[in-house]
Amino acid sequence: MITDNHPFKINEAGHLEAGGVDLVNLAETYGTPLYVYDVSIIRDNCRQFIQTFKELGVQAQVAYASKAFSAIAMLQVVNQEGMSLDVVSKGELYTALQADVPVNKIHLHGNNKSLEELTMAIDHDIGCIVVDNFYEIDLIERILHDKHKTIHVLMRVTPGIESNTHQYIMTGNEDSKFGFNLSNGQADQAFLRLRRNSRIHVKGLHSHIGSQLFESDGPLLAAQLLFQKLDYWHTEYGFIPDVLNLGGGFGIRYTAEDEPLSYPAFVKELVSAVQQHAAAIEIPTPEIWIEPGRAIAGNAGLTLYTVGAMKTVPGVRHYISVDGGMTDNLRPALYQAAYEGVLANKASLPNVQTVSVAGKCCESGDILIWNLPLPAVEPNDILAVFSTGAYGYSMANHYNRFAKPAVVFAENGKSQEVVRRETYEDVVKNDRSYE
Ligand SMILES: Cc1ncc(COP(=O)(O)O)c(C=O)c1O
Ligand SMILES: N[C@@H](CCCC[NH3+])C(=O)O
Repeated sequence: MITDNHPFKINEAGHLEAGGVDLVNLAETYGTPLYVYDVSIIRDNCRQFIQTFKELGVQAQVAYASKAFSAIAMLQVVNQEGMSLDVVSKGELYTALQADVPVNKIHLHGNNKSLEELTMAIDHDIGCIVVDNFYEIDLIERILHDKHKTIHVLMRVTPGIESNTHQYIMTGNEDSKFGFNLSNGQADQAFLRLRRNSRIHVKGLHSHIGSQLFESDGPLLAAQLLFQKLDYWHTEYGFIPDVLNLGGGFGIRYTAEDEPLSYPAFVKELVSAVQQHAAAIEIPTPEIWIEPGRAIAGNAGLTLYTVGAMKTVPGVRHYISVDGGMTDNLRPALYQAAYEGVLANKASLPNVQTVSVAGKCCESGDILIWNLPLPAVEPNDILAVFSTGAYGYSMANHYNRFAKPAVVFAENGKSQEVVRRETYEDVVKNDRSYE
């Protein structure tokens, strides 16, 4: 039963709906496991960010961090909503080009960009490269020289902040694989080197301190440290940044215990801090860029599973097993991430039992949800797990040779498959027999 402010509705049949489409029907039509997105929620998430910047009258770019869920249809939707795009690999850049995202709105990230990736980005004149390390500067300089080209860059810096999130999704701490360290001289060295090259335009700084943040204190502290450095570079070298990119990381609600700051409130705090810091060091307010991934895709998506085997360990636990698991949602196994779910075919029935939802991989750790209250469960019920829209499909894998599920978009009462379900031919397509 849906008990609180979920964006999904229950229809007259007592079934869960997304985008005006009955999810039990979708499970029948497309099979399970199935990722379903309510496209109006994706659009609304984009608009919340973009509108807030507009209302505040500041120059901004809101780039969707496509690692959260990269697929042509998804990139088409965010592009329609006026978003820019953050990509971190040749595959994500290729997907963006296939989706006809304007190249000047694409930003390339990565802590180990290959010569091939950088060449592709430079050949396509993408909007900017977020430079991460000295090796990358060598590669960029070489490509620009050989091709007689120019490029805009942001410098990714590591401000030395321990964000309040899981250690694996923390990125701005001192001991991080990402970016130039702000306090040990690396950032200064990189800045001077990039500025010396007339083919490179340094647009400004980038910092991303972590993901699934509920408060603005981390990014605000990062902004303060970035401005200390900008103050120094302004005084010493007359540098005025065009852009300050404060990254993504805006947290979402996975369970009732999660209470993230609203996106407009988060953006307002960031903007006001940047404006104050810029005024204090007497430079114009730079364009503010952000890169939400989870906040755009996360709560718009859910996963449908069919319930199969059940097992009771007397006095301990009641397990229900579903036809997916850590292959379509790695987050519980990787980060002990918590989720909520309901039976889509019994969405209005009261909860009468507590179950733990097991995936079907050959791993004891493949448990999608511990202690989920549900109505009486039977085999063939359809379980909907909420907020799987970010880092679900994008981290899906073939463990135990599972085929990846399909993705369906639902909007205004219509549904469309936007990523087809893999077949077992797909699963073995790269295998070659050993002669
Ligand atoms: C550089 C960068 N930008 C943006 C993001 C998107 O993060 P989120 O999906 O939490 O908004 C990430 C991931 O943490 C990242 O590393
Ligand atoms: N994949 C992670 C977040 C990492 C984001 C990229 N730096 C998650 O599922 O929460």
